[in-house]
Amino acid sequence: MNSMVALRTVFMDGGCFSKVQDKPKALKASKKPMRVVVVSAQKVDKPIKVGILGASGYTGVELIRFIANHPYFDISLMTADRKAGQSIGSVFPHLITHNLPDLVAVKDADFSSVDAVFCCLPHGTTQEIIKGLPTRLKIVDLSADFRLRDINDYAEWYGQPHKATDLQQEAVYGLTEIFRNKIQSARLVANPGCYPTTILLPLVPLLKASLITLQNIVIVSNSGVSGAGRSAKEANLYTEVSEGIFSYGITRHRHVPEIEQELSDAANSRVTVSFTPTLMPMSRGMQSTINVELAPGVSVEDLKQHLTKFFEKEEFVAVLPDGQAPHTKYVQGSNGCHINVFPDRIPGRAIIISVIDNLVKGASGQALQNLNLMMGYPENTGLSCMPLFP
Ligand SMILES: NC(=O)C1=CN([C@@H]2O[C@H](COP(=O)(O)OP(=O)(O)OC[C@H]3O[C@@H](n4cnc5c(N)ncnc54)[C@H](OP(=O)(O)O)[C@@H]3O)[C@@H](O)[C@H]2O)C=CC1
Ligand SMILES: CC(=O)N[C@@H](CCC(=O)OP(=O)(O)O)C(=O)O
Repeated sequence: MNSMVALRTVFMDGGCFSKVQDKPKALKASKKPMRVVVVSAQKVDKPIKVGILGASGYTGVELIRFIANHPYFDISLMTADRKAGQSIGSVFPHLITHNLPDLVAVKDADFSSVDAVFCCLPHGTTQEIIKGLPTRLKIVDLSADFRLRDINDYAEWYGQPHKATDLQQEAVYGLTEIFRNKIQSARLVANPGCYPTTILLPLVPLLKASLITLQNIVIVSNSGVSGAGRSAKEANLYTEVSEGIFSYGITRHRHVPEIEQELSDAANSRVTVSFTPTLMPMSRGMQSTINVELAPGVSVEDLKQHLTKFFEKEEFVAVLPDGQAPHTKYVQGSNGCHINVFPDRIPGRAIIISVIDNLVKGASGQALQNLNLMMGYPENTGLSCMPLFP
């Protein structure tokens, strides 16, 4: 095996399986649609150097987990704020035996040998930090800072004017299955929020095909507590979130403009949604129940068939068999999104249910999928691990 590319892959092409030992070039050369499943990997001799800004948080540590098994990327820089100066093993004891750089403050970070960064910082802080980074870096930002194109929307929903409006205009929205062509050539990708990911994956294809109406989209979403990040907050104490559920941000959650922006683009017309997020007493996982009105002459079966066809070649998105309810347990720890469509008892309406792991497809997994594309690698590299079950 070529030592520069010590990776074994299994190609699934037209139902045949064959072992291949020469990748990205082989992949790029092929015109046929194929799924590639990485079955084992070791680092190439000169991996791409990746920095994780905010490595001491939940999305940061999830990136560490995936990049550890990534053949082409290596972590050379990790930052933190309060935890700057600490080793990764002291911040995350489960990583104590892993050889990783110590955490440094962003102001002390040396980007000279870094090729790409994941930015896992709180929104607001992020735009100022990204503004100061070398322009040669490829960046995937996991925060909300570059997702809204309209600067007025940003100011309205985030309560402050944007401080890097040029970058806001440059950023490509990173919903991979929909925008992979644009992502491939982007320098700055705005990774979608976790709630929007569950909602947009099923609704964008349906609106593009005019199979549902633009009005009367009612969404109730449920999130695991890790969606709120690792920093201590009274509202996220065990005593507050265990053995009970509550909704928050009702009619005013900051993901509303992000969801409406992308749905309106897909429909080529203004779409408004009713969106109610709810916090569930679980660590990870996200489920959205989306109630839609069928366009005239369209059946629930039409929605199901369209989504099945749309996602049939996707490794990470599955439309489930009829009647099977998507379950957060079946995507936990993986980059998967499971979707299903059900007839509502109200004639002319359908219920779509979609689940992801908020930390993976809703954040770090999708971010890695995007950086793979930006660097010219198969987008599933390092991401084909099975979900954790039970
Ligand atoms: N959690 C989730 O499911 C999802 C999160 N996101 C978004 O991704 C981003 C990261 O989220 P998450 O990992 O959950 O957040 P965490 O709160 O778990 O981690 C935040 C990280 O940013 C660092 N940090 C905080 N403030 C500053 C600052 N002023 N300057 C530099 N570094 C700072 C923290 O360092 P220290 O630990 O030292 O304080 C920590 O490393 C957020 O914008 C979030 O909204 C997006 C999708 C899903
Ligand atoms: C449970 C919880 O608190 N979730 C977060 C959303 C997490 C997320 O996706 O936030 P970003 O838009 O910043 O990426 C919230 O409701 O604000």
